[in-house]
Amino acid sequence: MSNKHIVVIPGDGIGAEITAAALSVAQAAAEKCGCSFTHEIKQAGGAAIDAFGVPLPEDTVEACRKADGVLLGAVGGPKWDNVAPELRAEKAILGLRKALGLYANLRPVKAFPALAGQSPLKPEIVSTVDILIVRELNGGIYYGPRQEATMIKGIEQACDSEVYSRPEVERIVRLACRAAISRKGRVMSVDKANVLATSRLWRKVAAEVAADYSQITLDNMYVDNCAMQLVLNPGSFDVIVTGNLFGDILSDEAAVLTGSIGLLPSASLGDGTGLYEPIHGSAPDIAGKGIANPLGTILSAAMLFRYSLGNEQAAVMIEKAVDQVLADGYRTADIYQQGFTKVSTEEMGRQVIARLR
Ligand SMILES: NC(=O)C1=CN([C@@H]2O[C@H](COP(=O)(O)OP(=O)(O)OC[C@H]3O[C@@H](n4cnc5c(N)ncnc54)[C@H](O)[C@@H]3O)[C@@H](O)[C@H]2O)C=CC1
Ligand SMILES: CC(C)CC(=O)C(=O)O
Ligand SMILES: [Mg+2]
Repeated sequence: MSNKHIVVIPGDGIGAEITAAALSVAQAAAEKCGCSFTHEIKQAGGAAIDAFGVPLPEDTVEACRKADGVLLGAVGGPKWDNVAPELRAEKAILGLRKALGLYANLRPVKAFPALAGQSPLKPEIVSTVDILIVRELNGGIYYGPRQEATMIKGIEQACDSEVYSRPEVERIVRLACRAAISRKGRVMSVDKANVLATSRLWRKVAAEVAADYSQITLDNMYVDNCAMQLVLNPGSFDVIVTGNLFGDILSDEAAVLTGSIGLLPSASLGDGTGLYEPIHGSAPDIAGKGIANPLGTILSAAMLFRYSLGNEQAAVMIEKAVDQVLADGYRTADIYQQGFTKVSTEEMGRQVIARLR
């Protein structure tokens, strides 16, 4: 792993705190593996609105295109909620995903053995959680034609549209099928095909794609049932493949099974630079207090090593250190219970580094 270069985008809210912790862990892991990478910090989201007047400066996009990988905190927050829709901080993340062609968002949801007792579910159910959510990230309702609220015949109306094309569905389902081969071989395609035309296309294309893979089985489930089954019987899922909106919502729900949304990482992949970010947002309610859980971002850095920097050794080293830090009883506020050691964001990063081996 020589001459690798990454862009770090702290973003807004807790972004600066969690990316600082994750970057320190990544640098320490690289050093332990006898390698290194360079990095540069770029702005996006509210921070970029404040500095440059736009949520996603071209300079940031260009730097990301040239880099081997991008580590991102999160963007957005109430400070920027009342700007014009095209200038919203969240446009930065949507724009970056589009600009980098990041059509696949991998969100692994795996139980942490040390936290089994802290989930709202029974420990014996939590221990069965090992799901890979494969969320389509470049299409669907987040990118369809939109009409902001306007008066039509005296009534205020707004409109968002969901569009999916065959190639968009094909490539994401193919990726999910390939991922399932090295897991338990089960793909659950989640849609709302009883109502939505896009879902009916999705279901048809998914069946055709899956027919190319004799090693996997494909089943379909409506998203409302899936939301329930995730809580009732999470162990029944292996790979879930779904559209942009459903994947966004289901993964926040699934995060709770493991103990906290602050724990879950993600990799956004396409044909160019990969982007790595925790699944949560900028958590303005706890920003600047030093209490955010950095483990989702630290585990995103592990995925950065795995998928973009070609360093599986560093990825596994980080993942093991995170398991160990939890086993040793260290907890940020979101997962703290009496009898454990409460630590700050920064201290959690330091404790992970101390366990890299
Ligand atoms: N990828 C991105 O940049 C995303 C940005 N957002 C933006 O973030 C802002 C806040 O959105 P919310 O709906 O409040 O979602 P959120 O995920 O930021 O927060 C939801 C709840 O989870 C908690 N939480 C989140 N991350 C945590 C962590 N690492 N440690 C401990 N607790 C954590 C928060 O304190 C809050 O109570 C909005 O502007 C939203 O648009 C939301 C999701 C993703
Ligand atoms: C701006 C949103 C689409 C970000 C989000 O909630 C996510 O990707 O999880
Ligand atoms: Mg989300």
